[in-house]
Amino acid sequence: MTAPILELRDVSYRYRRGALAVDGVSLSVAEGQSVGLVGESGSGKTTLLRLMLGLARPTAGEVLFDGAALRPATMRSFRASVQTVFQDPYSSLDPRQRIGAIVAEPLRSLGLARGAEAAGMVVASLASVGLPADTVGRYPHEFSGGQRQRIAIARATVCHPRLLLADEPVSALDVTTRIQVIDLLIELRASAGLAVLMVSHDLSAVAALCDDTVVLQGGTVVETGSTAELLRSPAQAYTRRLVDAVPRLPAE
Ligand SMILES: Nc1ncnc2c1ncn2[C@@H]1O[C@H](COP(=O)(O)OP(=O)(O)OP(=O)(O)O)[C@@H](O)[C@H]1O
Repeated sequence: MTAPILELRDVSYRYRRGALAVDGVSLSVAEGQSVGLVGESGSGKTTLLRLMLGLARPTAGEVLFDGAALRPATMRSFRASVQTVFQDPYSSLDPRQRIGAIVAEPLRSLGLARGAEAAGMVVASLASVGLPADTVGRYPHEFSGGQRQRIAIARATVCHPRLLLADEPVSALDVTTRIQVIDLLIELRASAGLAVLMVSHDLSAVAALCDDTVVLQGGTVVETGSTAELLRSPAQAYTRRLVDAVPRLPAE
């Protein structure tokens, strides 16, 4: 087993006037690994992702990047290594910017490439998500939901990160487009060796993409293991309910 890129060790988080939203969670994502994070609404998935991104500080426990706590000095390397894709491709792309500028943003803000080099990387990243080079001169409103999510993925992967954190990346898309975007993530995993942590309430998307799954309930991990095994014989009644809530899972 390779060393984790990102690791939560016994992490808890309490909102200012609330109960514990995350309670003693440990999980890790290693190089090339794909992990699904599932659980019903309110189980703590978004909070956990915010903790993993350093957007919230744990009330207890530690978040480790390459084995060390995140510090201002390691933030740049963290951002170059860990990128995100969010649920809503409509709101995550700035409508006033051309696609070329949107996709180049991580290169610019991290100071990784400029000018012709950056332009070449943008075109290559768009090609890797199946979009032509002339996409760079167009605006987000000219694209469908699935294409916008491809653009968001191109932006997230332009700097060749090691880990993609995806928060419900296909929930806002129709079923056919969902499959295409999941297939794209599968391809990127295979071609770029990208590790993925995907938050989803859609277990069929998790089954297609993620080798391992972590099940959250009320802020705690109630079950974890290989996705295939977990779907075949869920140990917890809660997991079984999540599995049963999926209309059709791929036949095994
Ligand atoms: N800003 C906040 N202030 C107080 N409590 C919050 C806040 N945000 C979330 N919570 C609470 O923390 C718990 C976990 O919420 P979280 O949004 O992480 O769950 P989730 O699994 O992502 O849900 P969903 O699938 O609906 O997005 C819930 O009980 C929620 O009510």
